[in-house]
Amino acid sequence: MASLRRPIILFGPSGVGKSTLVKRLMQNYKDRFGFSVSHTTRQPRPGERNGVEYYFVTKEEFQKLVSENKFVEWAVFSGNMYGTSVMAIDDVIQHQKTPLLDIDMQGVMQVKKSELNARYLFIAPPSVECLEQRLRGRGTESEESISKRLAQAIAEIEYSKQPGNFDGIVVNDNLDTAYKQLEQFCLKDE
Ligand SMILES: Nc1ncnc2c1ncn2[C@@H]1O[C@H](COP(=O)(O)OP(=O)(O)OP(=O)(O)O)[C@@H](O)[C@H]1O
Repeated sequence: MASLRRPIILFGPSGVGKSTLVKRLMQNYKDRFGFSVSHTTRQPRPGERNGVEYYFVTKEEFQKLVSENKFVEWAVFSGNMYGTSVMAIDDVIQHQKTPLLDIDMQGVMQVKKSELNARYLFIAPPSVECLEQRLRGRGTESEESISKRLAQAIAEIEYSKQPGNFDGIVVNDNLDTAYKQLEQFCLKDE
């Protein structure tokens, strides 16, 4: 996959604010960045549209894509499958934009082994307690799902403490400050 523009990978615990931040960046830089739309087997949340936030597919469709080697990375998270297709990244590159990916830690590990020459930005919560509040506040998760996401969050925060696992880190405490830091990272060194 040849690209002059290095894809940017945002990762961090569920509920930390990745979608909120990416949405703002995409609004402000429509022509510069393109969101790589992932596939998922989870149900759409209210307002989510197929092909915009995600490609919503069945388990069978997802497994077919896996067997055809169509994903750069994929993972099972909270009982659902998520994946980044080669097609989704190529689609952004063909529009002369820098691909932005929002993936989880398992995905990051797989992409690091792939030929994708990406830059990695870790989005961290101010604290695990704050993350829990945001997940609850979003009102999209069951108690079971919140517990799973928090357990995973602790593993992701540990991963982020190991040197060399990311190129930049943004603590999403104040949203405006975090956004500015995200913008700075994304605009430099393309
Ligand atoms: N800096 C912030 N301060 C307070 N609330 C925030 C901040 N950033 C995001 N939020 C809120 O936290 C909740 C989680 O944010 P968001 O859905 O963007 O997280 P996410 O990291 O994309 O999660 P997932 O990985 O599960 O999709 C949302 O309700 C959002 O409005």
